Amino acid sequence: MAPDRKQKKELWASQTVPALVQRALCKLCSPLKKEKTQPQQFCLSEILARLLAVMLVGDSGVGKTCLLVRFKDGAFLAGSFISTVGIDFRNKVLNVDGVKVKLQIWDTAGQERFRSVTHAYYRDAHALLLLYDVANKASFDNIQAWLTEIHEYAQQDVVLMLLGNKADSTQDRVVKREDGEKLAKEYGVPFMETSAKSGLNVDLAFMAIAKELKHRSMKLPNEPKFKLHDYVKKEVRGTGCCKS
Ligand SMILES: Nc1nc2c(ncn2[C@@H]2O[C@H](COP(=O)(O)OP(=O)(O)OP(=O)(O)O)[C@@H](O)[C@H]2O)c(=O)[nH]1
Repeated sequence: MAPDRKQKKELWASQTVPALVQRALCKLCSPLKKEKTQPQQFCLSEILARLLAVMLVGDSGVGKTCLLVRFKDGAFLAGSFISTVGIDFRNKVLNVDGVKVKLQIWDTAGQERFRSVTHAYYRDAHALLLLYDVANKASFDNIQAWLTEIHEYAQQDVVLMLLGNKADSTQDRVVKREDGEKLAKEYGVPFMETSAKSGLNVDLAFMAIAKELKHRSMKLPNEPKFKLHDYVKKEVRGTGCCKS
């Protein structure tokens, strides 16, 4: 039996605000849903509800955990270096142009002995942040090997960005920003230098990823196409300043 007016009113009042908002949004974007073409395309209400997985990868010691802690808690983990064992997760909700995007960030272990663990996670990642350390040439030279691994295990349309971390290390720097830019250009991926220590470009890196995932997913009619490369180029800050 269909609920009468009073029952409908009670049902309405008993629901949480997010549930109501989600249902309204679902109605709005149901025509979009019908036109699903890509695996990563889903409707606005699903973006509000669903966790988008961002995976941090790169050699051990490049600063993956520190980057995540800086982004999540706004702090820097100085002092003794404790290597990640296997994989660790942190969630953070970002407001992307009025839409809440929930990121689940996977901090992987860079050590070789955990490689089989990280391989298992690539397939479910929506985005990858690939890090090297500007004060460690080997970590930069290994980027090519990481990219080979990414192509082997990750989804073909995964959002990928290259980050040269520890940009604050002026004295110890061995990889020039231009070299990072050149490598990124060669592989067609957006690039920026970051510093978990100073906060340089940390929020920007995650925001850029979140924006790309949101735009890819929604594909609203009449909305201009989001260009990740252009956005990064416009917003990125150099090492001369310490704004996050
Ligand atoms: N100067 C400087 N040091 C950093 C920065 N980020 C991390 N570090 C230092 O680098 C060391 C390694 O950082 P982690 O974040 O633990 O490195 P990781 O990539 O997570 O390492 P694994 O867990 O082994 O894969 C720590 O001693 C940090 O304090 C940075 O932006 N600048």
